[in-house]
Amino acid sequence: MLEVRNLSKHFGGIRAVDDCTFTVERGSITALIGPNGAGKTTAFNCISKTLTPSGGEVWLEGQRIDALRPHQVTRCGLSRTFQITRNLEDLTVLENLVVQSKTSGVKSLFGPAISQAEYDKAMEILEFLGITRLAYEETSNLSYGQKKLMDFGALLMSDPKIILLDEPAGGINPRLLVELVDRIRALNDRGLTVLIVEHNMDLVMSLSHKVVVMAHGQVIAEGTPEAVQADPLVLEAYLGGGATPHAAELNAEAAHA
Ligand SMILES: Nc1ncnc2c1ncn2[C@@H]1O[C@H](COP(=O)(O)OP(=O)(O)OP(=O)(O)O)[C@@H](O)[C@H]1O
Repeated sequence: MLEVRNLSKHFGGIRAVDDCTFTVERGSITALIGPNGAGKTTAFNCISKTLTPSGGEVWLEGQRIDALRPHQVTRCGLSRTFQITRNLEDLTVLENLVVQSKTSGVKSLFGPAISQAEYDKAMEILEFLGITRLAYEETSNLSYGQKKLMDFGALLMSDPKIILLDEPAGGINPRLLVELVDRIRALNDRGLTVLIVEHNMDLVMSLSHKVVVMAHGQVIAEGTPEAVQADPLVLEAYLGGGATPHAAELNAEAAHA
């Protein structure tokens, strides 16, 4: 569904992403992992066109998207979240969902405040996320985790075919995390394709069908969670080699990196 071909992004002499090639199969949950500074977020930014790649191609369902503008990429069916929540603190949760979908190019910024269709859709998404009670809450009153859930909801307003989640588990409490994971699985069951960058290895290994591992800007391994955990190159990248492979160790290392 998503094909990343020989993608590169250089910042001066730094090859943040260096000739990366990988695919995300339709209907899958694919995780992009790697130690700090591996180039995961830069790759995400290039795929969603938040950054312009230095080279390579990105294809979505047979259409080349790396020359498009970010809102055009969204229109093609690819939406993403960011590590740091991006919302308007003075607006309510409901308003944020609608405004964020407008600014992502789904609708004109100059239309009526909130149409009935937008209201219905936003409420449906909030219900799906289990946060209908927060619809009229000012965003500034939300916890960090609730803001992340709201961002997740905003992402769904554009009816994406594939979503890119940048560290969804980061900074949210375990109870909300369970809910978030449950919602990601439910969306995937409905056919939504998911690409996720995440440091929580237990989450990655339990949620993903496929894992792509980056280090130093390059893809060093790709396969099932089990295969990747047993790959010596992956252990080398995380641990400097020589340790027994399992998620808890990768997780502890990622937390300390
Ligand atoms: N705007 C930038 N200017 C210069 N260097 C950058 C820029 N953005 C990222 N880098 C560098 O590119 C490399 C890859 O960074 P990136 O944030 O993509 O890694 P990451 O795998 O997402 O790391 P983390 O897990 O810590 O978020 C790092 O060396 C980083 O310092």
